[in-house]
Amino acid sequence: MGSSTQPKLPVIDLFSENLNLNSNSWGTKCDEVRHALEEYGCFIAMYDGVPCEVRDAMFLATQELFNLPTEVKVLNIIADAPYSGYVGQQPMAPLYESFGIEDVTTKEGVESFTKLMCPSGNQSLSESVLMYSTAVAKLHYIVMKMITKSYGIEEHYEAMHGSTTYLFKPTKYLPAQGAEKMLGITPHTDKSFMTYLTQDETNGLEICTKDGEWVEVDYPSSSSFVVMAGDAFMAWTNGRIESPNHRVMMAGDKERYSTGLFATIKDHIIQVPQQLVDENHPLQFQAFDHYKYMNFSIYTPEGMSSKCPIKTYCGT
Ligand SMILES: O=C(O)CCC(=O)C(=O)O
Ligand SMILES: [Fe+2]
Repeated sequence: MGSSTQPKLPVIDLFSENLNLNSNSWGTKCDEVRHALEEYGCFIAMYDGVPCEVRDAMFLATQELFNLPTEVKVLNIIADAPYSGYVGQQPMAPLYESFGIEDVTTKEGVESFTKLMCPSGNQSLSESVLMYSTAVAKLHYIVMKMITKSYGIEEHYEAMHGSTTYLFKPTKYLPAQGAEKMLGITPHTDKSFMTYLTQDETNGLEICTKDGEWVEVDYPSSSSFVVMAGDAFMAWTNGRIESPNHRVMMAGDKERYSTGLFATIKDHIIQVPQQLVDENHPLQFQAFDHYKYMNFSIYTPEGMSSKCPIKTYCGT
């Protein structure tokens, strides 16, 4: 639980009954989303688009994946897709383990992963991951509609939305085992366009504010998601929304399961909309290809050692 003296992330109600595009309050809500992102680079969305059964089935099916033998888990290697594949415990992050599953809002994408992990089939895994990802991708569309409305750049987004692909990353963290607090995942910004995080039961995610303070994320309910800007989104918004530094700290004797859905932009050059460039906001980023950026930041020595790889890659 986060302590009450700590700053808290904004919580925004995106329940379907309260989202009426024709209501007077719609514009205010869109501004609320934008301001939360401008201040923290993320917020907690309350969203009822993922039925409880789908969420529970997804967590159950993905948790079973971690029990597979290592020689099976490492089969999840997909060439040329940044972040896809299996990552086992490493010296830098001994508690951490994850699968990256590409193209997860399509039946083909999910089934090709399932076939690798469970050659005799696993319908529950395929169905629950597909249903979960499709529902969270709808949340992404809502969030993008709101931000682009608030900035008055709706027309710039539609083409990009058609080029969005989704990577799903179930993650397991081992317990800290008596140690006071242990790093689950090292501080980083996401290289995605946008990320949607949720967790099973155990807390651990922390977000760094602009003042350098770490905020412990306390998910208010199982219908809540952390909506987080990635580096590509930071560049697209001309730096008005910054991708926040975040990490996972493990404490206590419980393991932790979380999942991230990473929206990425494929085969589409990302360009800052001209409405976001003016005297007070000179152009900060050149047009870029998101996949090339991810490969730069993850696989090249220059990208890996840069404090802000998106600026190194395409900053003006
Ligand atoms: O486990 C979490 O809550 C966060 C994971 C994360 O930051 C990532 O996978 O990029
Ligand atoms: Fe992250």
